[in-house]
Amino acid sequence: MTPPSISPPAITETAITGPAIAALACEGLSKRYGELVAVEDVGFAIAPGQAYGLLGPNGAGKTTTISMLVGLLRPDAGTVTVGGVDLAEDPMRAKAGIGYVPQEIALYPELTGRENLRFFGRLFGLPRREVAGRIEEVLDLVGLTGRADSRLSTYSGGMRRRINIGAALLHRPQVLILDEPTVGVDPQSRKAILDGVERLVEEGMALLYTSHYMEEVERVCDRVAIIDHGRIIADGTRQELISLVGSADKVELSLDGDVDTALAKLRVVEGVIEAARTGATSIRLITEGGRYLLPSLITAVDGCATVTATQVVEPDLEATFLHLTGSTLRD
Ligand SMILES: Nc1ncnc2c1ncn2[C@@H]1O[C@H](COP(=O)(O)OP(=O)(O)OP(=O)(O)O)[C@@H](O)[C@H]1O
Repeated sequence: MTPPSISPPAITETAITGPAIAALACEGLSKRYGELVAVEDVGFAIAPGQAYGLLGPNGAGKTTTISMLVGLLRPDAGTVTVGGVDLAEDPMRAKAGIGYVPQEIALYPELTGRENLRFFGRLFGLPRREVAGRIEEVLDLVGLTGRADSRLSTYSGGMRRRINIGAALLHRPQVLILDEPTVGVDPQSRKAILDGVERLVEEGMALLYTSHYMEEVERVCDRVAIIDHGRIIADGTRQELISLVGSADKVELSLDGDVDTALAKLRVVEGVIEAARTGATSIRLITEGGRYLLPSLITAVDGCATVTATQVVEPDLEATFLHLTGSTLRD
């Protein structure tokens, strides 16, 4: 299938400053495992303060893509740059700009949250006098200041995940990469993670966020790439992606009066594509225009029926995903 070409440049150029340097960019990334094409020709750029979502079902190639971005896996083809620094040419400097939170990370259960962070701070080579202050900042960001001196063994899975995120932020990376950060975490931790991530992006951090939870990607990300069978099949803002499904909205009307006559009148209203009775007092319409058409619909049935309730169902990312891939995300 030819990917829909709806991608405006990911980074806006301004006449005064020129093109912004992407915090993270990749081009032509590809990886095969024998016959299996795990990732093919993946490319995108994330500007500072931009949140980019990689949305795809299990096995789509998200983790393989991330492993190449963070230098854990060598691509068969393609390039990665972090703040303009080529990962293959200068891996140390490029990796210093990345904060990566994998799905699993080894933490020390007998140490407290703060002690675990101190361990990672030293591991990253942070100057000793900076570590303590930085730890307080990241504890605050992930909402664990009050529990910082409890042992990890007393933390929930979600609280451990928050320590992972804190550890990835200690060295002030340009881009934070989160691989399914809310899988298996409790609602309180999920909220703390999403709130913290939004705050970071507002402060100018670039974010790469992978998930198969549509609602999280819709909430957190400015741009979304839909990845399936290793390829980005569409990329754009939420609205651009949704428009791929077409602008047809479903409108449900409840009516009081002569429903058959109302149906005949509704069928000829401009913008109505399809209309059908769905019950004794209800009609479903497929329309171009959705809620903006409601006044015309109400006027059209005037004289034979009264509209007692309306509901407009607009397409969302879930519908887009289904439209593009033929499967639901949780397949
Ligand atoms: N080391 C490997 N050897 C062989 N095949 C692999 C290897 N790693 C991944 N794959 C395959 O590559 C494809 C992409 O896997 P990947 O883990 O990147 O997907 P994903 O989108 O991250 O899914 P998940 O959310 O399940 O991790 C899958 O078909 C997977 O089975």
